[in-house]
Amino acid sequence: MKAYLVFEDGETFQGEWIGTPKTVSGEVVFTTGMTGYQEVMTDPSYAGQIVIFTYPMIGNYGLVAGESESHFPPCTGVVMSECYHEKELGNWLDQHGVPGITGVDTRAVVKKIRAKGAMRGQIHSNPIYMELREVLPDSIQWVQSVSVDEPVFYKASNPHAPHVLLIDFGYKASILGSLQQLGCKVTVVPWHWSVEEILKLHPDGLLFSNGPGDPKALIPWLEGWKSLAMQLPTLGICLGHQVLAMAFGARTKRLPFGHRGSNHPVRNQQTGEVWITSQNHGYTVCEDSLDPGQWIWTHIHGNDGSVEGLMHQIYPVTTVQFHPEAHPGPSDAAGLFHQFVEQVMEKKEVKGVG
Ligand SMILES: NC(=O)CC[C@H](N)C(=O)O
Repeated sequence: MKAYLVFEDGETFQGEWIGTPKTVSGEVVFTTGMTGYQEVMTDPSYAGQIVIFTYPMIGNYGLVAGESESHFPPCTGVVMSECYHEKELGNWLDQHGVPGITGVDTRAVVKKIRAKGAMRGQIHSNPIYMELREVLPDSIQWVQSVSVDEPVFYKASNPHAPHVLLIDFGYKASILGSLQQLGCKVTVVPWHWSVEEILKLHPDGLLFSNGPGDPKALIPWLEGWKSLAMQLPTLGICLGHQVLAMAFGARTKRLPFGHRGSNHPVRNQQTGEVWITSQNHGYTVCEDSLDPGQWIWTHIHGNDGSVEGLMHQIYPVTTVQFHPEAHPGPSDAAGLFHQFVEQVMEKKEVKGVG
């Protein structure tokens, strides 16, 4: 059955339906990883987006138990050149109501996005862009749709384990897993929790997660997050990086077509070391908005020179635009979790003495 990827400028690309044959709209983005389609499709940061895979064959190693980053595929739709094991992937997408298209000339689509910048599109059964009557969800609604509603507690076997609060804008399971592997007790809390609600749980450290949408939508909450980051060791990943940077005075802007893939080079500006990192973001912190009295600009993107990591001058706050938890992608940056947990342990010991 024919399906179309229709851009808001009217250009269309033809393919065949896969998953649930229903019309959806979203920002059309592309990811360049050669593997990791399952992790990408289940990454909550893709909520509201139609994801194009540049690797020509998707589905070739099936769906692997334990490799998903959330319980369902939160992306709005998927577009691929060829789908192998089409039944398995198609049925799974259909079970979760996610539409997709296969047999699309993905190279041509990506060339278009690279030339014209990110734009909205639809997956549709007709080659026309439909003006939708319903109001599409905004960034806050996307975050709300993938964040927990109630706190979720993950115990540790050691009763003296450090307690990390994971502020959930749509966290990837691998972030929780990275903290648990290092022996942390973790509580995942709703993104909008107040300072008082958070401090009541007596955390030793905070991790601000990745998540969908425009970080500017979260400006009303920055003051509270700043006061928390001034009190506790804090790590921010992707959206978490963006909101913490803004909380301490920086601005964010949209990238022309984003960084999404498993091989983005990032240079540590202090040591010169280069990591190959996993990335998925459309916004970035504006370099010229970084107050040198607040932030040390630690990591820079090797391709376009954009801000990839920050460390606060005074408080133990570290933030990265890339994904140290990988999944998909290399774990060059996994040491950041060790550093963070060390800071959290130090804080816990100091508290214990006091
Ligand atoms: N993975 C993320 O946290 C993405 C952050 C933000 N939604 C962006 O696209 O830039």
